[in-house]
Amino acid sequence: MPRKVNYGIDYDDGYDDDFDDYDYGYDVEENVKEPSLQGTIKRAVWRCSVCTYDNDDTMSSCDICGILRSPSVCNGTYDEKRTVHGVCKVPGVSIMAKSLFASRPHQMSKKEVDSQQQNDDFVVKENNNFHMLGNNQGQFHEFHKAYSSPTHSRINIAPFKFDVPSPDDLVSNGLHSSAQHSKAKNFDFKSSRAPSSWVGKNEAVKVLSSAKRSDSSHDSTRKDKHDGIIFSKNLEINTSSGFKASDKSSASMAKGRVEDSDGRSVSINLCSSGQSSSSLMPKERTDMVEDGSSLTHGGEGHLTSNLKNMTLGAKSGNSKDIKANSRAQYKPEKWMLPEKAEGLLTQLNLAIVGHVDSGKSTLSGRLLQLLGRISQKEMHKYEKESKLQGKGSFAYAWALDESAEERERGVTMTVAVTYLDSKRYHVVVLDSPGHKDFVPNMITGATQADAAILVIDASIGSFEAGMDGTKGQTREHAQLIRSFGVDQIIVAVNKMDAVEYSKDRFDLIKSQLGTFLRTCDFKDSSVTWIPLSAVENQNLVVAPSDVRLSW
Ligand SMILES: Nc1nc2c(ncn2[C@@H]2O[C@H](COP(=O)(O)OP(=O)(O)OP(=O)(O)O)[C@@H](O)[C@H]2O)c(=O)[nH]1
Repeated sequence: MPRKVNYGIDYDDGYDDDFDDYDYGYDVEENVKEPSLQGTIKRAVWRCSVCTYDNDDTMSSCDICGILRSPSVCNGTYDEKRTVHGVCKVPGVSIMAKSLFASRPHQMSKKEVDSQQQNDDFVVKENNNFHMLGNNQGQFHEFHKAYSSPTHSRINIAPFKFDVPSPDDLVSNGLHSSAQHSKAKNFDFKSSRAPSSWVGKNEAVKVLSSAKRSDSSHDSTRKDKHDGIIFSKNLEINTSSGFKASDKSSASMAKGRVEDSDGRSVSINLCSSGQSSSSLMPKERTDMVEDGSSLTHGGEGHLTSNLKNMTLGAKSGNSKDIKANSRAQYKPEKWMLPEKAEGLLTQLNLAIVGHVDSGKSTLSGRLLQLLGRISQKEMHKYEKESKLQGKGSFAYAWALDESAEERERGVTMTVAVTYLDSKRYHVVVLDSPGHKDFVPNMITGATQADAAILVIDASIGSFEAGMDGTKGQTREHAQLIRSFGVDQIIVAVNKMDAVEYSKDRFDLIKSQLGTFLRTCDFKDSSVTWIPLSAVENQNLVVAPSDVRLSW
């Protein structure tokens, strides 16, 4: 892995003058000549938990990826500090890393977690009007479970600022102080990017604005056979196999800087702890949701309903069903509220993967909007700006694809991270790039995934392209996800509107892809199939309104 000797804090060097110091060999410590400045004194170092780079002890952030060094963390050796009984003891402090690991319950007592839930920035703000959004009718209320706090009902998302403690910092530090309490009432839904090397240190995190409405107009009372929804199948995650490749992949990613077509360096980094979040969770917390929605299509249903049934846990992790509950108006309900008694949040990393342009970002953005995570104002902004750039169809994707380059190219380049705190789960959504050039970045998310949504473009020719043996990322992503231990996936057959919601088309896709997934060692019972249209909002949060999808 790349090593470099550092001499002090250098926040804005932008790497240009750094790589000269690299030694890509593995015998650095033996062979690298310390600059005269160092003399013969062996300098103390701390290892970045994301890129594994050994930084000088004086560095407050990783000189490679810009990840902040937690003051409470890095005063010892990497191995000493990062794990406890194989569990990530100290989270990395990058936005990405913190997103993924900072609030893991094992890092704090139940009481602390419970307090955190009530105080941190990710809880719903009291007196908010989230319940007025009217979009929470659908089965994605399981997602809603992931959003609510006891006495708060409104989402209030403030822009991330680097000159104030980030929500991640608050989380990573455990309990919030009382002084932070008022601020902590805001429920922040964040969409962040993996570290600064991709987007610049000051662009690493982007915060989605609060949602004030959702455009879900479906009647929540409509509960037909689609009520099962995507997430309604019980999904269990075999944590024992979940992240076998994490360390390896992380290590490789640490040195994996790829260049896009414009020659832009794209780093690949994420937590190198190699720990599955699920593996970090107590077994007793492996059950995710409580009630169950019926499934249709033989394991198919709405996109939203299955998340609730995803379970983190050990091999024998409990899986409880979740009750689908459609409501015309959103109101946090008892089942949505954090369980004070238990007080533990289990993290569920959910990767959104699939062939390029299959609609991953659009689907993610649409869901965010439906769930009230994107305000009407923000959505209008996206629509307006995307239209101005002649990319109106990417309006929802812009919620995730936030960099100018991504928007200009209409391609996700990095893993966009959003996360939601639910009653029991800290759901981290990893919107992965689908373009083949960014597979390494996709791997970044895949290594951390506990479960995945494999998005398929149902359009004629597009599905086939994704299944192409050499060029198709559908196959590649499925294999990668599985190889990283994910054994439960939701197949979101998107763009059904483009094929007139043809059941025949869906069945064809299900048949062909299903056969392939079996070769990847996915069990049929662990795969949920959902026909949907992200753009037309069919079968996402509520039952489809289009009669053509009534089958
Ligand atoms: N007709 C139709 N088009 C869709 C649907 N979902 C997404 N699209 C379009 O598909 C295009 C690609 O959408 P994205 O969300 O950027 O796809 P992606 O998979 O995130 O793309 P990458 O991350 O770059 O691989 C956009 O023009 C979307 O408007 C859908 O349900 N129906």
